[in-house]
Amino acid sequence: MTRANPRQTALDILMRVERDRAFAEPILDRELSRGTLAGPDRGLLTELVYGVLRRQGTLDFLVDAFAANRSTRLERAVLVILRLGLYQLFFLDRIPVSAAVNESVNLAKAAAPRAAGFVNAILRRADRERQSLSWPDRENDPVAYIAARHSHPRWLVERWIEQLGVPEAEELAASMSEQAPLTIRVNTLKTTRETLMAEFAAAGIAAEPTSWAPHGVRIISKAAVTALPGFSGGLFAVQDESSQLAALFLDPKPGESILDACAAPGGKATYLAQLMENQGEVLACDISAKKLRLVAEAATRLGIGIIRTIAADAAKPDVIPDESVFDRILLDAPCSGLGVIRRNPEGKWWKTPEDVARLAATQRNILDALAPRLRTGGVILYSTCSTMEAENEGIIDDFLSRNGGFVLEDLNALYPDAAGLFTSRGVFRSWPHRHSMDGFFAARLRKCL
Ligand SMILES: C[S@@+](CC[C@H](N)C(=O)[O-])C[C@H]1O[C@@H](n2cnc3c(N)ncnc32)[C@H](O)[C@@H]1O
Repeated sequence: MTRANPRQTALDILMRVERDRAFAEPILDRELSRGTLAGPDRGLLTELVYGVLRRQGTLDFLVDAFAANRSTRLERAVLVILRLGLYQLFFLDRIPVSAAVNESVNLAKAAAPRAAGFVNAILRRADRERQSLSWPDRENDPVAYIAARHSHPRWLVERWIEQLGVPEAEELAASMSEQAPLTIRVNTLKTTRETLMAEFAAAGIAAEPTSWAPHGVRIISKAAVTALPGFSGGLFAVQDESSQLAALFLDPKPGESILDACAAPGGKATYLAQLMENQGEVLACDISAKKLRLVAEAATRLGIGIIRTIAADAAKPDVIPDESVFDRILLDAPCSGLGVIRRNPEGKWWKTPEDVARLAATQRNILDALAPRLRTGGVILYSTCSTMEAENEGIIDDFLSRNGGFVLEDLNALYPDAAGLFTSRGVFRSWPHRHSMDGFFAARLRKCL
């Protein structure tokens, strides 16, 4: 089999992400599964693809600095080749400068031959002048500084500064450009956290319990999830600690009837079933029938029998054919995903403030539609993996102002040991720089009347 070149493959993937707005992960997974890259080249390909997407804002700032503000006018392939070369020069210390430059020139010779000399000149200049590079002034223009230094779109930095102030927004921006940790949730229907961690230790996998979530384990060793002991036997599921906590805060009980209104791919639905000791019913609804198959597959792997799936639009009040009302409802709403851009960094370059406003309208419609399906005394947990107030507190405040029969429950009072995770109003807000988790939001609403 012919060996693939990891830089050429990275260029091909990044070009598809740019051109088609395709998510990198499935394309990368397909490339890796073809088996044309071996050992360190597999790691280099993953590093290049995710590294360039995470640091794209910084890399384009560098292109502008060393190529006379031309980043927006360059042919797309040339821009992506420069991003790849600059990423190797500025963020990877194990690649010699000569290799980073020469390999980039070779990519240019194949993809845009007339630009090969230009690529060579810019990369050599960037290497020569890296010490004298000047960033935007932090005091006078903190938005430009944070956007360039930590690689985020300006509008997002502006929102974070409004929410947190400049110093903390910078901490958040820095941590949002790092690689996210790999966290799993132990399937307590089949094992315990202690037993599984002992199995990991015996296999030489370094891992530690999560700080807040009782069934979470953070994997410290570099390891492929499917190669971890217990994966095929369903002893765990991959789930960030923040997502585990959101499901926990719904507090489902064995025997109850739960609606998970936007359930695919099933991270929370399967955890709800686990917390219910596989007794009762979880109706897992999603607008995508295709994605619901992932919920069913996960349930089978984890040994869960109480999840029923239904493909439906949760914003249509009569979607759920069953006339009954539910004891609890989880609305893990479709959102901008701006809290998980460490995992899907391409998303931050695609999303706009208009997308946030459009999603907020959908979130509001779904929450309104679900309210009548909850029994009196029951609880709705509304959650998103977004940091935006418009998708979070904004939705809750709007809903409460129009629905006098609901109250916001104070999570500080319900979970006093986890006070560091809640705002003064008692909603859950996790942040990567504060809690080493994804950016997540959850609010618990009780129907009193
Ligand atoms: C944040 S994801 C849910 C993640 C899931 N709860 C988990 O923990 O694995 C949002 C889901 O909402 C679904 N969705 C979007 N609009 C919907 C609608 N109107 N009704 C039902 N599901 C919808 C999407 O297909 C997507 O699977």
